Amino acid sequence: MSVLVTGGAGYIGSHTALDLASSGEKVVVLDNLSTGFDWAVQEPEALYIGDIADEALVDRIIATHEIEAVIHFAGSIIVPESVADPLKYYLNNTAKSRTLIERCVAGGVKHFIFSSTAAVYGMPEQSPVDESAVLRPMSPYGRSKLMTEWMLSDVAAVHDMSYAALRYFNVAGADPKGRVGQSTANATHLIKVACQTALGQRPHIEIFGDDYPTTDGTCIRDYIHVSDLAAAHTAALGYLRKGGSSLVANCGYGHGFSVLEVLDAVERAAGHGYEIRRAPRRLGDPASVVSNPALIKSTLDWKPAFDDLDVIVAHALAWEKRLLEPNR
Ligand SMILES: NC(=O)c1ccc[n+]([C@@H]2O[C@H](COP(=O)([O-])OP(=O)(O)OC[C@H]3O[C@@H](n4cnc5c(N)ncnc54)[C@H](O)[C@@H]3O)[C@@H](O)[C@H]2O)c1
Ligand SMILES: O=c1ccn([C@@H]2O[C@H](COP(=O)(O)OP(=O)(O)O[C@H]3O[C@H](CO)[C@@H](O)[C@H](O)[C@H]3O)[C@@H](O)[C@H]2O)c(=O)[nH]1
Repeated sequence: MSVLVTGGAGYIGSHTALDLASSGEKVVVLDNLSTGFDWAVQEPEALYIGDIADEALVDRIIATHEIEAVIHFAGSIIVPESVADPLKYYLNNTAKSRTLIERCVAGGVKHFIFSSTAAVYGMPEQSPVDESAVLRPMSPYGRSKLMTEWMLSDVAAVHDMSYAALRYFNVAGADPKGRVGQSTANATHLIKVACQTALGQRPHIEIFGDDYPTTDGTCIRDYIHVSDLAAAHTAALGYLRKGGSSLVANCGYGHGFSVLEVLDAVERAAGHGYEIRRAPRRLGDPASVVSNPALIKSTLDWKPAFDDLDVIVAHALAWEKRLLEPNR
């Protein structure tokens, strides 16, 4: 029996596929390479280049590889883009997830693990935020993901399929062995943009807003190392396999860093400064988003190994340097 990883050629999916393979899992990847890279799929039993909503293809994969569990990363991920083009997000994240879930039910898939997001909370009323908080997503992206959580809950109530919806906080860093990393061109994530600026690939970085009600006026986020997040998926699979009941859980460390603290960490890692500019607030940014990770820590066999901003930044910077190497 195998595990199907959708979006396994992308940033988080490729790290998870490697983690699963190192745990002895047979990994099948389905990805349309819209933002992913075939070279990032390194130890698959099979790689299918196609769409998660291609019903015939998904049926064939489930039958051919006797798929026991699906880990569903495939999706569109840029919050401002979702505001500008909501229907793209409701199609790729919600409607296509519905088709995938339907084929999984039809094919007898036992477990489903879904990439959800802290964006389902919107502007959390309490920080750290736990899973019982009010869900008030501020963007079509967050709503497109929340609807998929709801679908899974309704489906698992009546079909023989258990699920875990993992709400990621801010994912950053790269594989410590340097095999994969965040490789998207024109990425917008803070740590990646800061590393690229420190390496001279961008002339400067802008701080989007320094008048937030936080300690230094810049936004606070809970940055989780992508390899720890990958391990959380392997742990969630083990938990569901052992008969654990369906789970919705935050994936973060439980402490936040401001934009200025992150930029300082990148300066420390690079060993030199770079140009930082102050800019107006970015539309839709909550001031502070920090997880309460108590549930995932008490439910899964998961112990973070890289809960250190300097380590996250060092790995992110090392990956950016690798991307600059010739033959990449
Ligand atoms: N990166 C973050 O900080 C973050 C935070 C919260 C949640 N997430 C979620 O995690 C998941 C993975 O994000 P990522 O950062 O690795 O993004 P990514 O863009 O690197 O990976 C997404 C992958 O899915 C593939 N894909 C997209 N639509 C597809 C489709 N219809 N059919 C087949 N393949 C398709 C892409 O080619 C890509 O390889 C996403 O669902 C995202 O919403 C990411
Ligand atoms: O050049 C930049 C980039 C970002 N920021 C700020 O840095 C913080 C983090 O921004 P970013 O790295 O873009 O992440 P978020 O907007 O917090 O969203 C990420 O984290 C969410 C979960 O918390 C996920 O749902 C999203 O997919 C993912 O993009 C925010 O305050 C931004 O305003 C800057 O000041 N300058």
